[in-house]
Amino acid sequence: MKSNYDVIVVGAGPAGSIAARTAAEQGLDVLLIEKRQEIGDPVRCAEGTGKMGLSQFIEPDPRWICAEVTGARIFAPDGTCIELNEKLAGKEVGYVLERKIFDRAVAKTAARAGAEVQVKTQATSLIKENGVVCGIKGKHRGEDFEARAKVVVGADGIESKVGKWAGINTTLKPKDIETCAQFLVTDIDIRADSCDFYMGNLRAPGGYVWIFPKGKREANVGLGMLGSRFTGKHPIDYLHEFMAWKFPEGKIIETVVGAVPASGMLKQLSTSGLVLVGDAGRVSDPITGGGIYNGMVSGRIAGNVLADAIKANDLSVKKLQRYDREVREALGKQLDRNYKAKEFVVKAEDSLMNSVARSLHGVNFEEMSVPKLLKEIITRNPSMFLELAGLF
Ligand SMILES: Cc1cc2nc3c(=O)[nH]c(=O)nc-3n(C[C@H](O)[C@H](O)[C@H](O)COP(=O)(O)OP(=O)(O)OC[C@H]3O[C@@H](n4cnc5c(N)ncnc54)[C@H](O)[C@@H]3O)c2cc1C
Repeated sequence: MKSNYDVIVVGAGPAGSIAARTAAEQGLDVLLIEKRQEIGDPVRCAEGTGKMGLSQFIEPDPRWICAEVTGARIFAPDGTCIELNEKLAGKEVGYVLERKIFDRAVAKTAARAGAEVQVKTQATSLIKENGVVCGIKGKHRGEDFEARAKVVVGADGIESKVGKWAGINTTLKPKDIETCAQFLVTDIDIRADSCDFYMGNLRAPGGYVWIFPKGKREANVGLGMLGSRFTGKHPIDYLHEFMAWKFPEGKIIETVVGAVPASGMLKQLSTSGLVLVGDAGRVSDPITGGGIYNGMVSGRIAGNVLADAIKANDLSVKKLQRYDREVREALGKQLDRNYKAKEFVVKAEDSLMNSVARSLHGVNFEEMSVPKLLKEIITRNPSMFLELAGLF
């Protein structure tokens, strides 16, 4: 490992790898570090993502695609089902990935573009001079090291410390943290082309249960709950109850625990010598919890902005703030709307969810889209106009 780079990216998740790749593709000297010894493992994800979005970043590869899904089913507490089915519109919507392989494949594209990738390498603090971030200190395979860079990219996920070290307020309120538990369950009867969601305050207060197929008889079965709805009973307790009800015969072969930011993006994503991408910048979707695609979008913007700034030899705060503006332009509207939608859903009683679901039962949704769903809810439930109209 050298002691000087143009860019050091901390964290080799999808956001960090795309930031590193984009910067390296533009001729920058990039170091991508990952504290774990294997990129992508352990997985903390239900692994669902949209096809169209993903293909902007990487050629689909059967080695990391477990299932192709054509739609979703949302079950209200009383069992009423809303179906969203894009196959009707002639498209196939999404993938359920094998992230252990996917994350590694994305990191390989960064390496192929010329980035140096180092695993078992953890940033432990930042080097700052006159308030400007100019490198990192850390441990590389147990040994202390220091490396300098013109810009550091914090891509260190929900547990991000890099932003805090640089003086950015990254604190998440309990109401904006979705705490999750998930089992990989095998030998169960599922619909292998659908992502299913179960709502209800008895099942998952302030959240939902998901079933994402990973094969014909295998699925990620998980549950997320907002910190503000914590009752003393943990997500894993609710998940065991769901399993006993839905899949008493299921065999659990893996357990995942983790959290997703449900706050919407940070007000500040950059400072002198540093930008934050992916979950570190809280760009995951507050209502779906999806962070793979948004993380890669922010990583690509970061790579491009840093390449321009470094080539122009202008690393002023103003220059880096172009990153904040572009991420906000790309994702801000959707994140703001879905944050408001989350705040609404979190407070919804089971009786309201049931009546909304009944009002939508039988509607032919030909697109899996949150705005379409919200608009249809308003059309069919005019009494909710005032609460929901503000979301658009
Ligand atoms: C249970 C669960 C289910 C989810 N389901 C979905 C889903 O179905 N679809 C979806 O799109 N999103 C989902 N998400 C969210 C998704 O996993 C994240 O949004 C996504 O992984 C964020 O990517 P990232 O690159 O920002 O961060 P991460 O993927 O978290 O990567 C950050 C990396 O940084 C490394 N790191 C941390 N600190 C350091 C350090 N100091 N030095 C070096 N390396 C460091 C970590 O080891 C990690 O590899 C889910 C999350 C959870 C918890």
